[in-house]
Amino acid sequence: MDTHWLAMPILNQLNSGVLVLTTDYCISFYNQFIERRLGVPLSEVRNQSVFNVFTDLPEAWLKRKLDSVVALNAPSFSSWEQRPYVLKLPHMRPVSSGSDYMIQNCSMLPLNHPKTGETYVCLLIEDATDVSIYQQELQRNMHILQQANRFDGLTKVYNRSYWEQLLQSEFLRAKRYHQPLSLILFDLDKFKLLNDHYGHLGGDFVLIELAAYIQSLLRESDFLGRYGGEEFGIILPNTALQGAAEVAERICQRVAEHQLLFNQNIIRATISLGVAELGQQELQEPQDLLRCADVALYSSKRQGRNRSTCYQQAMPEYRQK
Ligand SMILES: Nc1nc2c(ncn2[C@@H]2O[C@H](COP(=O)(O)OP(=O)(O)OP(=O)(O)O)[C@@H](O)[C@H]2O)c(=O)[nH]1
Repeated sequence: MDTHWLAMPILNQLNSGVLVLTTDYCISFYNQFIERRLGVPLSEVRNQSVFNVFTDLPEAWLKRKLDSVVALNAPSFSSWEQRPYVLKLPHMRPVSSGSDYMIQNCSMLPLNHPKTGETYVCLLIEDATDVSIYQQELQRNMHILQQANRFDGLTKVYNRSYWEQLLQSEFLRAKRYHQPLSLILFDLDKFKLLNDHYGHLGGDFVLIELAAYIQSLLRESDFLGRYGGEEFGIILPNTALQGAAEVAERICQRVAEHQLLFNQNIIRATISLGVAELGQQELQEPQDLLRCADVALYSSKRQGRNRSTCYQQAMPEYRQK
């Protein structure tokens, strides 16, 4: 059967663009997919340089690609992730795709005329606008999920499980490279009274405000996490005990001076802190460091609260929460 007659109706029905160029980059053919979007009949531009017809083509890049397709007589591919579009064509989406133009995958195929032996290059343009929209949506949702997975819903600092993962990896890193690592645990003082006095909303407000305030006092390399209800932890990588003790003391003082305004009431909260450092003992596990900081925090509470204390071996052992 003679199949030549099939080609043109199928080419014009295709939901992809077909553009055929000569080896000196002149337009030999494009199908209706391109014609409709470009708004220029093929007859008007046939034999014109593709660079005169499609504005903003990446000329040097495209010439290099086309030349190599011809020289190697082998196809080439450009995905939308590498280059969002080759031909500047409008997309036909009512919703925004994040781009004003159709996002495209582009395959470049060498064609050899069976009779004349002349070489052409066919650019197959596949509309990837939908795919790129879904991908952006997916990435946005992944980001939201990741945030939800890592951050405490109330205070927006790291949640316990993610903070503990950070502690585990910082602990291993510090041990491996013989670097210092310190930990501060702190707990709001008499928070039950504060809750009773201002209500749970007042208590939540204090937690949110203080977490943000303390975060602002830290280096970007330190990790603040909510360890429990009104208990928080700070991982201080590359920080020896003396430095961590200074940080803890500064936080303690600044929090005590900090005024919070809730429903026209000025609230002053205080915190108690415990500081421990990896090198203080031969600690084997992150849990050992947590235990030492907790013992020190308990000592701050017993000494009257609103203070920071560094762990010492002689301190009374673990408190049960
Ligand atoms: N508003 C609010 N309160 C919380 C939250 N999580 C824990 N709490 C409260 O924090 C209080 C902690 O009380 P306690 O463990 O007795 O400690 P405290 O009153 O702070 O006393 P000290 O720690 O000994 O200074 C409890 O009343 C909890 O209900 C929270 O997310 N929001």
